[in-house]
Amino acid sequence: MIKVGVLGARGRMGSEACRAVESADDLELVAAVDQGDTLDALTAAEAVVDFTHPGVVMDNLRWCVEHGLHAVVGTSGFDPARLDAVRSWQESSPGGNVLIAPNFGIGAVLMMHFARKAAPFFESVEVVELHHPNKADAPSGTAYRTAELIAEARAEAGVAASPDATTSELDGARGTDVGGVHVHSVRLSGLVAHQEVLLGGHGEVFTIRHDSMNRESFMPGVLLSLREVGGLPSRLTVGIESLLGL
Ligand SMILES: NC(=O)C1=CN([C@@H]2O[C@H](COP(=O)(O)OP(=O)(O)OC[C@H]3O[C@@H](n4cnc5c(N)ncnc54)[C@H](OP(=O)(O)O)[C@@H]3O)[C@@H](O)[C@H]2O)C=CC1
Ligand SMILES: O=C(O)C1=N[C@H](C(=O)O)C[C@H](O)C1
Repeated sequence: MIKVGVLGARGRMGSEACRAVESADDLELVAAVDQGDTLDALTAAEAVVDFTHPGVVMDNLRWCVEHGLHAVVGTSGFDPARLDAVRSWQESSPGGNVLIAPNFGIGAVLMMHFARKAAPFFESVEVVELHHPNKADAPSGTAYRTAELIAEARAEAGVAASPDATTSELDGARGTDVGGVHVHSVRLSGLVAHQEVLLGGHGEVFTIRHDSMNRESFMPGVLLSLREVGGLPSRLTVGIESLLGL
């Protein structure tokens, strides 16, 4: 049995994760921690999953690293500077792997994988993410990571910037720029989590779309991550692609 702690346990994702862990035969929920609770209860856990808020996740993660716990992080908001901070904490603390997963949905991971593969073959690429209106941050962590992967693939292949002759625009009309990739964020009642990657070439458009219809859809990826985090070959892993054999 792997002893699991959940951070953000009363939230939309944290409560779903508590239910999923409790239903798994090989996992035991030993701590369910939310805003206002002390983190000390997490010392009973071997692996902790965080679904809190981009503004607090770094403090939680530092605490987990310093206490030698394996951490699976679903919370969004990770940029290269944050990853460097995690590495530096790990250098001065023994044990404890960290797995940062921008998205636990199997289809979402495949979307990112296919977007990376397709990116060098098309002149233009943009990302549109669409979420429920209670989401704290924009763009989504998934869109940010997708844009990073696309930018990396295009840089490796020596592809030029996407053509864009805009010379006059209202602020925000072209979305935000992540590594040269435009990312657009929609917030709409009725939605859960959705993303389109639009790739445009000569007389053709290739669209990769993923839809999370409910939060249960993330749970197979969460449970897999909790099972595997302790045995990962690197102390810091971003994305669950390698856990799926991609
Ligand atoms: N990787 C993935 O596949 C997914 C990632 N996410 C990400 O997970 C995060 C949470 O999303 P969601 O569940 O919708 O958000 P919610 O707001 O529903 O849940 C967050 C919970 O964390 C609590 N919280 C806030 N600060 C702390 C703290 N310091 N310690 C412990 N608990 C705290 C909140 O309490 P209070 O409300 O009182 O502030 C709340 O109960 C977001 O970053 C989201 O983008 C979401 C879905 C999938
Ligand atoms: O807040 C959400 O809901 C989600 N957050 C993650 C993100 O920011 O990418 C994952 C998924 O999109 C749902």
